[in-house]
Amino acid sequence: MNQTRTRSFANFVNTITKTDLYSCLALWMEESPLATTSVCDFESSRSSVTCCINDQDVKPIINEDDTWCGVAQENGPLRKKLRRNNCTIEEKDKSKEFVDHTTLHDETKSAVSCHLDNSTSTRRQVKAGYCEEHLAINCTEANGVDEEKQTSKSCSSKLNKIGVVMVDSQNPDEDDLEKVEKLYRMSEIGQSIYVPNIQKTVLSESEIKRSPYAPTKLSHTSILLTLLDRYWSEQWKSRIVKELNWPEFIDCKHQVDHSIHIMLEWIARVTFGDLPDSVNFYECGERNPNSNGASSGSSRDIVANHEATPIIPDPYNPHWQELARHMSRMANILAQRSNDPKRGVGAIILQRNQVVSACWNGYPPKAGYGDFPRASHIDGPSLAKKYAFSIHAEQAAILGRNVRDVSEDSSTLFVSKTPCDECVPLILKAGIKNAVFPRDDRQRDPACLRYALIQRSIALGQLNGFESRLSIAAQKDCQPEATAVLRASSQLCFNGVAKELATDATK
Ligand SMILES: O=c1ccn([C@H]2C[C@H](O)[C@@H](COP(=O)(O)O)O2)c(=O)[nH]1
Repeated sequence: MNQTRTRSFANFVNTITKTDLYSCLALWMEESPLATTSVCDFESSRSSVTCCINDQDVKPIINEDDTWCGVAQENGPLRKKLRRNNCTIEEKDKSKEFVDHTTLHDETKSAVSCHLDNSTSTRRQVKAGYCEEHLAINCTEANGVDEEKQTSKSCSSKLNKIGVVMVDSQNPDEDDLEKVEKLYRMSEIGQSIYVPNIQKTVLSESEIKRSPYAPTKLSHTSILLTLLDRYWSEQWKSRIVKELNWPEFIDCKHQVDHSIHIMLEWIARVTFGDLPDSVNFYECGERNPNSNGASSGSSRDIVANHEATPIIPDPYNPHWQELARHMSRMANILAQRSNDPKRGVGAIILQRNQVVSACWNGYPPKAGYGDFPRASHIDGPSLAKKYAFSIHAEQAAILGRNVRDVSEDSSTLFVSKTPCDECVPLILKAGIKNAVFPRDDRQRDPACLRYALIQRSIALGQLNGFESRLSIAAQKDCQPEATAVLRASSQLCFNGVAKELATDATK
């Protein structure tokens, strides 16, 4: 590719909007292995996944079973909307544990927790609070209990009601509280309907920031059909007008149809297309037996979805493999929002089965437009700015986490790129115990970032590391670049995985 072409990408690459990104994340969390079984079993749906989104505009968002927690002005719009929507508002005693989550600086605001009215819809509580507005998509109908107990994937909860719930960060200020109010005004409770609007250019340019493991032949078609079937069925379309009280849908059906297709295609590409099912996760490094650092992920028979039992990373546990694929794909989704036109990186911190942070690499909040050129590799002087001013995905995730302590045994960073030498000390300092990443052993320009520390930290037992790799059989479908990376990594990889891969290859 010639230089002019690359530079023009650097200048004009289109990025998914934040609202669309959140919509996609909301949907993606519905697919979470931590969410699916609980969704189908109403009684156990209280073990819902807790999620947050953290970035410059939106403060952490958390959903706890069917309870929403947040801060609302005494007679503010949120309270009114909650009342209008039959939510029972329960005042929380500020001195009690709730304050741990929600620090209240302003006496006119108080903590509330709201039980959604389940009598009208048993499905109104939702798992993932990512979306600012309603999505006009839904899953297959789940009217009766029997139907709800169908296979786990076919009865996901209704996405047309996506709750946005805020739990304050640990250093909130007035601005935060205002943002939360704003968020609520735009939320489900505001009764708005959001139609995603991912541009076709965003869809095609999603390729540019793809993971180095992306196979050339995209294998996302079947997942696209599955997503369409699950969230955008003919049956649901016929009910939209009534269920969403949206008469205008008739007139814009074609357009909405198109938008939803593009959104689902984008999700399918970025998730399954870039990280196919043939990717597995392998533990790296022999741990120093004398180390008293990171603990071993040895809880092999841990069952997913059990709220009280956090899943500890363990490559031998198929539930964890599934979870790791899910979270890594979610990191790929986040990476697409990066400011870096060539290298999107997404990072998630999961602790106790809860996403406590989710971010991407980019320029700092309040960066003046043009101060930080969206440089590409070949952009000469601006490249210096790219490295000097980018906040890495891991750094953003650590800074923006919504819990202070991320040092529990289950704390896991899922990142879509090998953590660099700038990030590793921060990961260690934050106390994160596990890191899951794709190995990337390409030779680099010495002026660029370095990637030596992660392996050292793993070898020293300071961190448990888990690398994602395509199976040998799947490598033949990879891009040449990715194949080279994989070959290199299988030669270099730790603790016998190379042998295992070599055995696979000879079969
Ligand atoms: O651990 C890391 C390493 C890098 N990043 C970000 C920072 C830059 O935007 C790009 C650099 O990647 P290149 O492959 O050198 O272009 O990736 C990160 O977020 N985390």
